[in-house]
Amino acid sequence: MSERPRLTVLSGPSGVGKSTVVAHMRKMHPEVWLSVSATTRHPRPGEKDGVQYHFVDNDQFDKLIANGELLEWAVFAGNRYGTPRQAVQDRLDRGEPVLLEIDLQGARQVRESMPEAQLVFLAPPSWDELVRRLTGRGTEPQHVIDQRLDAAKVELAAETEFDTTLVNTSVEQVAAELLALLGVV
Ligand SMILES: Nc1ncnc2c1ncn2[C@@H]1O[C@H](COP(=O)(O)OP(=O)(O)OP(=O)(O)O)[C@@H](O)[C@H]1O
Ligand SMILES: Nc1nc2c(ncn2[C@@H]2O[C@H](COP(=O)(O)O)[C@@H](O)[C@H]2O)c(=O)[nH]1
Repeated sequence: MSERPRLTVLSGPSGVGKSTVVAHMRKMHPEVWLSVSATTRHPRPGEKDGVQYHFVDNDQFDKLIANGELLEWAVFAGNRYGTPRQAVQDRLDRGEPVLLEIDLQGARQVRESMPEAQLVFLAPPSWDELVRRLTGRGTEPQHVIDQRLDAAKVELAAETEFDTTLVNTSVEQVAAELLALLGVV
């Protein structure tokens, strides 16, 4: 039996490239399973319910919390995000690896409830490059970008809480490094 941690958390500031890296990795290895979070954020153009997220309203999110259906959840830049517990538990019960792409607050909750989890921090090559990426993505208005950059300062200061840091200079390289950490290659 593999000794690798079976649950891996990928975290890092908004705009660093988490989704881009995970998408690249899953293009090469579609067998890598990523948890689909619930969120009260509105879908961006092109995002589909049940694919990038389960898009829910505040009442639905309240019920997920009240029913204990979330493994962890957090408020990030004015919206709530949470990991559905059952799908993760089903995978782990079958001995299959699980990847969560979540923020620092969620990573901390997972560390508390599942100390055996592997926590990976994705860092930008520089602060200026992070700002360029987040702004260049063009998905948020300036006041939300500012909120996300404020959160980024807190997240970057918490890097040492993670087991491993990967610097996202090259998507291909960091995807390969993450695959290795997941035990896929
Ligand atoms: N290595 C890279 N070099 C240059 N640009 C990159 C790199 N990785 C990602 N990007 C770009 O940075 C922007 C932000 O990437 P992405 O949306 O994947 O970030 P994220 O960390 O998932 O953000 P969020 O936490 O807000 O969801 C995108 O426009 C993406 O194309
Ligand atoms: N604690 C959690 N954080 C999550 C979850 N799903 C996503 N996220 C993080 O939220 C921010 C913003 O995401 P965006 O899609 O609006 O740009 C980012 O850091 C995500 O990693 C979750 O289930 N729990």
